[in-house]
Amino acid sequence: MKNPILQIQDLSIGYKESGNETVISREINVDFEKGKLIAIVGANGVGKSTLLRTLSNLQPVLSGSIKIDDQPLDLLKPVELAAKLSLVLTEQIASKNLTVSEIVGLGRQPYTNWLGKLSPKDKELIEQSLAATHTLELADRKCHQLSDGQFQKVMIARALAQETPLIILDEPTTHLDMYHKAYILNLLKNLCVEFDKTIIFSTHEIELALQLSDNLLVMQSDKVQFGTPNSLIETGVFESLFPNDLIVFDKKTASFKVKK
Ligand SMILES: Nc1ncnc2c1ncn2[C@@H]1O[C@H](COP(=O)(O)OP(=O)(O)OP(=O)(O)O)[C@@H](O)[C@H]1O
Repeated sequence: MKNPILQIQDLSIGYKESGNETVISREINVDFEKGKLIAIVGANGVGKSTLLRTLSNLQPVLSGSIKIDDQPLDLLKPVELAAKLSLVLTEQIASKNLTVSEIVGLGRQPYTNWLGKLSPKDKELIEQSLAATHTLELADRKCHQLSDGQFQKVMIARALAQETPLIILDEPTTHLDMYHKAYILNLLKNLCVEFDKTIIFSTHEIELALQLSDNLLVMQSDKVQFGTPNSLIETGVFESLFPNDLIVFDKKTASFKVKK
């Protein structure tokens, strides 16, 4: 691959508690290219969040290695990591009393001094991030006054303001209606193209991910497959993703249908 931003080798992910190791997924080998939108899909509980948390260094690898921009993830200092990777988690709602521009300003934290004073350049970047996510008119609103869709755009603006080559989002379309699910994923796609970002997100919106993302990482209990939407559809992986008593995958339309 010509331009990998993230390189994952022989990765095992899971949990270690009082000496007991629970492996959730193993033998993950994949490189993520710059400027691509990458969806992580798979059934409930298969390990999508565990993988994203591991890639973000929020939990340790069980074995294997992760390199970000050619550097081992676990050797980066927090401030170095914050300049490479920004993270949007669904439960990240602690500071909802702040205004939208204050929240987006938090994205500048890795670059400001300990007083957190914003320079003119920081302010310009905040404005650019609001503009890129179509949230400029929300700038002075408190975050608790926003709809879920508006708040999600603001969290993406914060990640943009952090100016990292890599953005990771855990289920960014949860709680959104059909239009706004497509809107957010389309926005992410545009940001990849416009700003050469690599954006990795987990989702249950497989049909939208097949239409909008460049690559998918499909997680199953016994294996993980990576590829373009079309190459993965050809492998038949979506037919085996869920029990087939109720829904079936239709290759022609790249969509799931309820069995009648
Ligand atoms: N802190 C933890 N300690 C031990 N096991 C955990 C912990 N957190 C999650 N798990 C287990 O790890 C597995 C993967 O969970 P994870 O949340 O990564 O799945 P997911 O694919 O994101 O699921 P969903 O689609 O439902 O959000 C599950 O079996 C879950 O019970």
